[in-house]
Amino acid sequence: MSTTPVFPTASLLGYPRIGRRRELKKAIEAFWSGSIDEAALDTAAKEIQLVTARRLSDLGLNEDAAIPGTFSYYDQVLDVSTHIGAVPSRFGDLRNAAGELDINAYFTLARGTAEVQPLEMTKWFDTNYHFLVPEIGPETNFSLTSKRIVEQFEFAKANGFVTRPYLVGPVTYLLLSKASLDAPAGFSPLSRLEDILPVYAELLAALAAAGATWVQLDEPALVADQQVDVAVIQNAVARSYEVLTAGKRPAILVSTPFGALNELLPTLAASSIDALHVDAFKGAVPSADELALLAGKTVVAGVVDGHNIWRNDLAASAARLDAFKAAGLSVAVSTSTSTQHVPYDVEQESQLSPQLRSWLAFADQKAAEVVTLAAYLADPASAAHAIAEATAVIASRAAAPGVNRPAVRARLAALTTADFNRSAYEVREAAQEEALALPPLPTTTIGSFPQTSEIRSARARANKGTITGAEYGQLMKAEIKRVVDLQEDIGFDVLVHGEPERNDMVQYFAENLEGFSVTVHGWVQSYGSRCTRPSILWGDVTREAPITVEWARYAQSLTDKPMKGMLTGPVTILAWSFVRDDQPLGETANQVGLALRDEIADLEAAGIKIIQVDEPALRELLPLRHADQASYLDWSVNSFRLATAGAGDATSIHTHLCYSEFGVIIDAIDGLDADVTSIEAARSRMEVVNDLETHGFGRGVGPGVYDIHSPRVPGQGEVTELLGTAVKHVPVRQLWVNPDCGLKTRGYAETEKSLRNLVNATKEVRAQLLTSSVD
Ligand code: MET
Ligand SMILES: [Zn+2]
Repeated sequence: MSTTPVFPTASLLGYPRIGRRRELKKAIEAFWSGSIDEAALDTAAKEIQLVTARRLSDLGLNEDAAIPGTFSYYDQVLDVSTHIGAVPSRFGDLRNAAGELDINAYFTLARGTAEVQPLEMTKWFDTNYHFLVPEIGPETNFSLTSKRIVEQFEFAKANGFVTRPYLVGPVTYLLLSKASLDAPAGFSPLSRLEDILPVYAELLAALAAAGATWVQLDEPALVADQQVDVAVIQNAVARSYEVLTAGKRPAILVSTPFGALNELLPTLAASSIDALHVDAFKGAVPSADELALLAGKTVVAGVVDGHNIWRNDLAASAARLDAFKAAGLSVAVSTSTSTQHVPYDVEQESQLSPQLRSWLAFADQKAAEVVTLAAYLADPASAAHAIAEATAVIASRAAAPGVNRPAVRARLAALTTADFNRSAYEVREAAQEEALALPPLPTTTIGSFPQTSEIRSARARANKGTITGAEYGQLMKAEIKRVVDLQEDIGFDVLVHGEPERNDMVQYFAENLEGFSVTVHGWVQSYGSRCTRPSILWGDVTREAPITVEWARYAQSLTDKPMKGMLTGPVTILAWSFVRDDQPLGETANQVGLALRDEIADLEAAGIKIIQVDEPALRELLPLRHADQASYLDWSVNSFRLATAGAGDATSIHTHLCYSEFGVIIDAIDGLDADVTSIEAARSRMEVVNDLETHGFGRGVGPGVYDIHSPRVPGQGEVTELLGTAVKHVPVRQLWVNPDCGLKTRGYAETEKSLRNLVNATKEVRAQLLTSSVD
C-alpha cells in the first residue's frame, strides 16, 4: 500500500442485521418455505443494508469506512466458510456451475437436508449468539468460492456509502473450527493456516480492487485462553498478518472484542497491520509500555460497551481515551464489541418509563455515544455538556425506587451454608425411586412443545385485550391438554405441560418478577433467523406471587404419570437478560435464586414431584480467561443450589443444559447437584458421553438423541444407534432419553414423528438390554 487512509474517528465494530422490524428473519423464512424466490430475498437483504447505512450515516458515522459491513444472511463464521470453500465431505460438492457456493449451498450448510446433518452450532464467546462451527480436515479443499462480501461492498458504494467489509480473521476462524470427521485423531485445524491465507489474500485483493479503503479482520479468539499454547497462537498471528499485509489489499483493522489481548498485543503490534482495535471496556487500557509498541498504528479504542445496554459513562470513557492520547497515539473511538448483541433503538420502546429509557443505550444510541466521544478527542470542551448529562443520569439510577430493596438484601444477608445444601444423593435417590417408580431409560422431553400460530395469535389477542385473561387461560389449558394427551399416546414416562403460556423461557419469568422490564422491539439475533428479546434486569428481584404453579397443577391433574414442573435457573435468567452493572452478578443471581426457591416450595405443595430448573446458559457466561473461571463457577453454581436446595429428598430436581462442550465445566455441572441433567448431544454425535465416563458422573443424565435445531426427523435406527453409544459409556440406571432441547421452534409434523421414533427406539434398546442381561 502506498499511503494508509485515515481510520474513521467514530465507528462501530458491527451492527445488528436482522432488520429493525426483523425483516431479514421474515425474508429468509419466506425463502425457505418457498413463498419468495432468491431475487426477492436479495432485494430484502439489500434494503436492510441500505437502511443501516443511511441510519448510521445520519447518526454521524459519515467518514469513509465508518459503517461496518457486517450484514450476514445467517452467520459471520458461515460467511467465511462459504467464501473459502470449507465444506465437509458429507455434503458432497455444493458448488454451482460457476464453481461458487451460492445462497442455496449456504443455507444447506446451515440447516442440513433430510440426509445430511448441518454444521454444528455453538456460542460465540460469552454471548448468546450461535455460530456454525467449521469442520476442517486434511481433505478440506480451500479456494475462493464466493464474492458475496465484495458484492455487498460494491452495492453500498454504488449507493454512496464506502463501508468497511468485515471478515472473521484467519486465526479465530481456525481456532473456532473442529476437526472434520475424516481427519485423523489429534488433527488440528490450525495446521491448515498456510492453506487458507492465500484465499483470504485473494479476497482482500478483490476488496481493494472494488475500492474498499479498510477491511476489518475480527480476531476475538485472541482474548480467550485456548487449549493451544499461546506461543503457537503468537506464531499463527504473526504469520497470518505477514501474509495478509504483503499483497494488494485495503488497510487492515484487526478487532479484538470481549477482553484484553495480553500476550498477543505485542504480536499484533509487531505486525504490519494498520489499525488495532482493543476492547477497553471489558478489557483495560493497555499499559504505557504496551501502548508504546503501537506507535505508527491507529488504535481503535473500544470504550463503549457493545454487549450490554446501559448508557455509557462518558466521563469514564473520556478518561480512557485520554490515556490512549497521552501515549501519543493516533486514536479512534469505537465499541468494545459488535453491537449485534443489542437491539437497534431505545426510541422504539415508548412503553418503557422515560426514566428507565434514559438509563439505556441500544445500537443507535451507542453510535451517538461514539460520535460524542470522537468529538471529545478533537475538542474536549465540545463534549462537556453530554458528559455532564450522562454522569447525572447514572447518579439518578442509583437512587431510583426499586433499585435497592432492603427486604431482599436482608434475606440474602441472613443465608447460611445449610441453605445451599440438600441431603446426600443416595438418600434422595432412594426416596425418589420410591416416589416415582420409573422404568429403565425413562423417556421425557425438555419442556416446550411447538408454539403453534394458534398459541401466538391467542397471546397477541390477549396482549391487545381482544380476549380476556380468562379466555386466554382457557385456550392455554386446552393446549396443555392436547400436549399431555399426545405424550400419553406416544408413551412418554415423564410428561411436561409444553410451556404454551411462555413467550420465552426468560422473559416469562421477567414479566412475573419485580426488578425487570421487557421491551417490545428489542430483538437480538440468537442464531440464523432466530431472535430473542432479552429483558432488562435493572432492580432488586422479588416474587410477589406464584408464577407457574396453576399451570403445573392443572397439567398434573390430567395424568397419572409424573408431570415435570419447569423453571428457568438464575444463571440463564441473567445470561439472557441485560443485567444491571452496578453490583456483582453473583448478588443478582442469588436474588433470582431466592425467588425460584419460593416457587419450588409452592410447586411441591401443589403435588409436583419432578422440577426441572433449566440452566442452558451456564457455559455461556464462563469467563474467557482461565484465571476468572473459578470465581464465576462458584457464584453461578451457588445460585442454582440456593434455588433448589429447599426441595425435599423425594422431589427430583432436573436441570437442562444445551451445549455439547461439556468437558470444560463438568465439575461445575456436578456441583449443581441436580438429580438428573439433560444435555445436548445429537449434533455432536454423543461426544459428551466420553466426558461423562471419564469424569465418573454419578447422577442421572439424559444426553439428547434428537437434534431439535434442524427440521430433519431422526429415524428410529439413528436414535437406537445413539442410545447404543450412550449405554456403552454411562451406566443404564443413570440414563434418561430425551431430545437435545425444547421443541418450541419446531413444527408438529416433524416433532411428532421424531418423538415417536425416540420412544420406540427406547423400547427397542430396553428389549435388547433385557436379552443381553439374560444371555
Ligand atoms: C434453551 S433450553 C430450553 C428449555 C425449555 N424448558 C424448553 O424446553 O424450551
Ligand atoms: Zn435447551
